[in-house]
Amino acid sequence: MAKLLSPFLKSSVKADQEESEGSISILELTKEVLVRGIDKVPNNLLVPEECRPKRIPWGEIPVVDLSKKHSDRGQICLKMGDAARNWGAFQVINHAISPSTLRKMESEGKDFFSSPIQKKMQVRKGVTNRAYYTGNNSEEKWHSLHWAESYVQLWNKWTEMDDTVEKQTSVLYPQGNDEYRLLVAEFMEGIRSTTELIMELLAEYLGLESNFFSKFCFPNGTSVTRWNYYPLCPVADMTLGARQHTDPNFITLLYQDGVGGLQVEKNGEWYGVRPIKEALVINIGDGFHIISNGYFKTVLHQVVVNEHSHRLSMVCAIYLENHADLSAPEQLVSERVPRLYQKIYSYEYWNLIFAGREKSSPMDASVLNGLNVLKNLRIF
Ligand SMILES: O=C(O)CCC(=O)C(=O)O
Ligand SMILES: [Fe+2]
Repeated sequence: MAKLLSPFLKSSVKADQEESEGSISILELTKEVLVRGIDKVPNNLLVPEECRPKRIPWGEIPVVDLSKKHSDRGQICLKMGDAARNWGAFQVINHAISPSTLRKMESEGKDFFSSPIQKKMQVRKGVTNRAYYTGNNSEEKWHSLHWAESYVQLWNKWTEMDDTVEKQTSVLYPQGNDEYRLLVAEFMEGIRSTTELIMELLAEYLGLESNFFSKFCFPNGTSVTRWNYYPLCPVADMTLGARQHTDPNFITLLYQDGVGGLQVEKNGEWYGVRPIKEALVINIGDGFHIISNGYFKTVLHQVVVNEHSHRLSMVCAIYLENHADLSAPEQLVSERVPRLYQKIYSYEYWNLIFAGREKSSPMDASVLNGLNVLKNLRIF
């Protein structure tokens, strides 16, 4: 399995190697492989034997009903905190994004990914910068190729959201599209208020002031929205939609369609995250893990693809402001639980992440740059 056929694939693999712009269309590749056979799958899409996906059970990842935020705050605080502690992941229902907004965003994504490759290439990374298509999301994750395509929107501070939404949405709709602009604005407002609530509940769980985390995020933090599209895959047992990684940002909110494919690790075992209609999956990222002095687990996760259906997810990665102090507060440090990580500001942490990416090759199978940074910061 080595010879490449698709011109997009050829140019993009070369471009990837040169660390320059360029994209492949995994959807085009899928079509090609279906017609011409699996020996057309390039080697760099195949994962080493030990990383290949296995059949695993759905995990009983806790589901938190946010409609109880007033009536039963103590109980949902406990459930969420325990989940963040034991799993580093949970699902939330009755959050602030309406089912119709989710459905419309999902269908915008599906329309985009099913559009002709020429349209995608017009907005590929490098041609446009703040909102762009990548034919595999290796640029985002800085590791080997995935069986995935992505469309990414980078957001400035929350105070500048209206302005950025306007600019970003014009990438796909240069003539303007008020409906789409309002849809994205509504989606991001739902993300904002759900994130704020989760941060408050998790602060309360740790006995901190409610706004302990959220004050570092609102209004001066930033975020990235990524639609991930995982075309059905004729070699699903030999590749991955996203290889094992933790999210280096603070927290991630993820909507998935009904197909399933996200897997999370707990105590050395992998579990599938069962799709729940209209729920959001919440992943604790490395930043939250550091500031919580390890109380909250950063969740190792991966995405498996399947032979039968395409899958879509929408991911919103939340970042704290640059000058946020990531050092765990004294309340979380004691003789019994010493400080786990060096004191560090958010911008210093990101400098370490970027320096690690500079050193590693984008084709490197290791996706654990974030975990390496954690390891180096660890003092206990
Ligand atoms: O698509 C998914 O389920 C997860 C994607 C993911 O982990 C990511 O984009 O960081
Ligand atoms: Fe992730």
